[in-house]
Amino acid sequence: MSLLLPSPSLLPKEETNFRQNSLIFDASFLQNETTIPQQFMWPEDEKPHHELPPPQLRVPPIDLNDFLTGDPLAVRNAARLVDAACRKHGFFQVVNHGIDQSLVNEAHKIMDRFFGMPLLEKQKAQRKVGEYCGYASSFTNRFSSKLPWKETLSVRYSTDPLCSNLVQDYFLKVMGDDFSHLGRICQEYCEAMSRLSLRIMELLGMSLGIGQSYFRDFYEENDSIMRLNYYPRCQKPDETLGTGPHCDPTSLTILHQDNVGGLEVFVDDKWHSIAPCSEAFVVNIGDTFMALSNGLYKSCLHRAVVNSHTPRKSLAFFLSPKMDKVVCPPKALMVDDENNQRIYPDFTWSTFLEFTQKHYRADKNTLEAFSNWLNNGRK
Ligand SMILES: C=C1C[C@]23C[C@@]1(O)CC[C@H]2[C@]1(C)CCC[C@@](C)(C(=O)O)[C@H]1[C@@H]3C(=O)O
Ligand SMILES: O=C(O)CCC(=O)C(=O)O
Ligand SMILES: [Fe+2]
Repeated sequence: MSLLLPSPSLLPKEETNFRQNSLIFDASFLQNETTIPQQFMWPEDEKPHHELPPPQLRVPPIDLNDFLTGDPLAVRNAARLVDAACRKHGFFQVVNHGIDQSLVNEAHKIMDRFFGMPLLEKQKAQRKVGEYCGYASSFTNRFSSKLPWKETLSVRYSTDPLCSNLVQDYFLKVMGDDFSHLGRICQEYCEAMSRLSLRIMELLGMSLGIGQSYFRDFYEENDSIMRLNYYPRCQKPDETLGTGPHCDPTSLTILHQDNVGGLEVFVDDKWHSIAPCSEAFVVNIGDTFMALSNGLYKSCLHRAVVNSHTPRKSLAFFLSPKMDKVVCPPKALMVDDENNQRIYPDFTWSTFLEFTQKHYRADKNTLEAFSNWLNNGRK
């Protein structure tokens, strides 16, 4: 029985790895084969072969409760830790964040339920080519090589009052009434993450020395993405990747990983793991915030590896500004000792999102490629 069915290409072929043939990825079948299809095998220099387990990246745990008490010493300390981490690699963790642990647990439960369903059921929410919401099994309909060993379910969240139940309505529309619980949990989770992002934005404003409200106000209205990542067991974990090396094109990512482990970050020329911690969220700076901070805070290369024994789940909230808001650093961050340097051109999230969905597969160079594309008249 073959699960790899060719179908005609719909996407432009600017990138060789954009879709030429469509495959069907059903992990419940594939993970019991002795090998994996070659489309999942990554090139030698990107394969995750570790002779030894990678060293752990020590990401500072920031106590948000301490920060919120407003105690000057606690605020200064949190801002200092965040500043050092963001100038170097852009990764830190938040603890005592005020998010109800039972909401996080519920979100993990609905992931188990959703990804445990038969492929045909999940495909009711099938993500369409060129769109960023819905279910994608390994992006088989989007790319033709370096396929990630994962399934994802993504949904748009917006603070626009006209979209007050966007997340829940999406699931009701595509999956039907049986999924109203899943929809409600995802809606609540996004609302909680949007609030948490604004608190983190206050912290980033302080650490960059431009005051507590600047970035909070910038992202108060946001158009973000929630993504559920499910990484099935893989019989050849050294040949493939769950999520390939990339920097997030979005502004800020808040990630909750289960206790399996698999998130890795490229720092000081080597891959480091970030150990799971159920009470913490891993936070990282994305390309859009890197541009907004005029390159001061880094959006760092990361990936997710898979393993042969335990499926893994992670829950990502990708904060993004309103679609048409111009991303331009505040004046205070453009003044350099010698001159006023701008590193990236002005852009909107809507253009950047389109770039990653239609023209460029997000990787380590997305922001640079996007800047060149803009500077060259979008060619
Ligand atoms: C805007 C986005 C594109 C990706 C999802 C996201 O919401 C933020 C990160 C991007 C991604 C995860 C980076 C790695 C490659 C990618 C194709 C993936 O493996 O999921 C990216 C997402 C995408 O759908 O293009
Ligand atoms: O699953 C993970 O740990 C990371 C996923 C990721 O980097 C992403 O979805 O952008
Ligand atoms: Fe990422």
